[in-house]
Amino acid sequence: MDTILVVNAGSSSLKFEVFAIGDGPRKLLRGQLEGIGTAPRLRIKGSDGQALADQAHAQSDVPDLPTAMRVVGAWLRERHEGRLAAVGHRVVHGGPDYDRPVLIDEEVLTRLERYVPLAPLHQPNNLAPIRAILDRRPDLPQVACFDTSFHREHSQVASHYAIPERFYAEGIRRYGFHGLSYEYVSGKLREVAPQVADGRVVVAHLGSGASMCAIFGGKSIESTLGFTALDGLPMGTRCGQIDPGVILYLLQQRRMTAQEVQELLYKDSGLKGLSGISNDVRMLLQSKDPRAAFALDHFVHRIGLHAGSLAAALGGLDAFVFTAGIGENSPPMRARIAARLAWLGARIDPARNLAGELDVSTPESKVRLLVVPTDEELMVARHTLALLG
Ligand SMILES: Nc1ncnc2c1ncn2[C@@H]1O[C@H](COP(=O)(O)OP(=O)(O)O)[C@@H](O)[C@H]1O
Ligand SMILES: CC(=O)OP(=O)(O)O
Ligand SMILES: [Mg+2]
Repeated sequence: MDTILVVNAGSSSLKFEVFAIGDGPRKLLRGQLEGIGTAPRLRIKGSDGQALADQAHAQSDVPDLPTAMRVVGAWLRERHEGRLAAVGHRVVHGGPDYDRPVLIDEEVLTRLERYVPLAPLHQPNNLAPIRAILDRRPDLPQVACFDTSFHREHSQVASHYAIPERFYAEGIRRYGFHGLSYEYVSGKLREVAPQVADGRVVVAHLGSGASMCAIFGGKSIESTLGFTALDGLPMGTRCGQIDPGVILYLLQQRRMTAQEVQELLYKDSGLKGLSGISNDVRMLLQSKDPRAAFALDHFVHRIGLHAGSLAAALGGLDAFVFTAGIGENSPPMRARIAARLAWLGARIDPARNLAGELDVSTPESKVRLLVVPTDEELMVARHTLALLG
């Protein structure tokens, strides 16, 4: 049996899935090595959810991503029977160069390294496993699938910042991210909600990173994220949209270094920064601390504002789709967000919402409110297969 490995390397975890390939990818197992450098733990489950591995490792045994890759590789070689035919990677930034998945070689990898400053939380971790595999198995085809590609058909108007044109030519543009997720959800809508799939749709990808995308006719026309994955909605630890004057003030008046500002905006802001408690919405929902409630109020407020601007870009709204960790799993957050869409005619059905049904809106609702679990890994597997023919 030939298989492909999909790698989605995050800031502190390495997620991976193995697919059998025949007529289309079929999921065989999914795993996660989390707590890299702190409390490493490898958990792997089979396609029907049965546990295949649950191993804790010493902190010093898995200090970084290349080592994590070796631990996962060793497990797969020992326990997994398939013949690995290729590896597909989620890579967050494809810059101006890549509007579709690409087969990786030294030259491609060197280009992708140039975008590390544009996605400091993600890109180095996305590229580390590629480098590790390229060094050990240069014969094994590797494919990079980008978060930015799905948004590359945005109009010129949408992808420009109002700064002199020479900066656009240099690559300072609004790219947008979470594209693999939006591409998957947009495709899934054709299957599960064909009546809205070609209409005016906003998809809200609400996870550790959070963004929203305006989709029309199955194509992305606007996104809340821009040049980097800092813009738009506040996220677990990232600030979201902020007046650039704040950054100038921090640099010039507070004399913070660029590195300190980067740490502040990427790692100590968002829900974590506002609440002072946690970046995890589950913790904030449980907390009695008013700062937790305040952080969630702010999050919901900003989602409402951005939903309004995306609805304006679409000229109305036929469906609003919840996805990713928060969107898929939190009925109270869905209810609060839906309330902000009431002016557009959206009405949520409390019982359907609690049950997490596909359509959580009432029959009278003018906007379909849908819950569609995303699958970035399956999207990477499909692209990898398509590219390798
Ligand atoms: N039941 C839940 N209720 C509220 N939030 C949840 C729930 N389950 C997960 N989450 C949120 O989802 C986030 C993770 O989302 P996910 O899409 O898995 O992110 P990522 O893949 O980017 O790490 C967590 O930080 C947590 O806040
Ligand atoms: C681009 C981005 O924010 O990704 P994630 O949600 O995985 O952090
Ligand atoms: Mg994610």
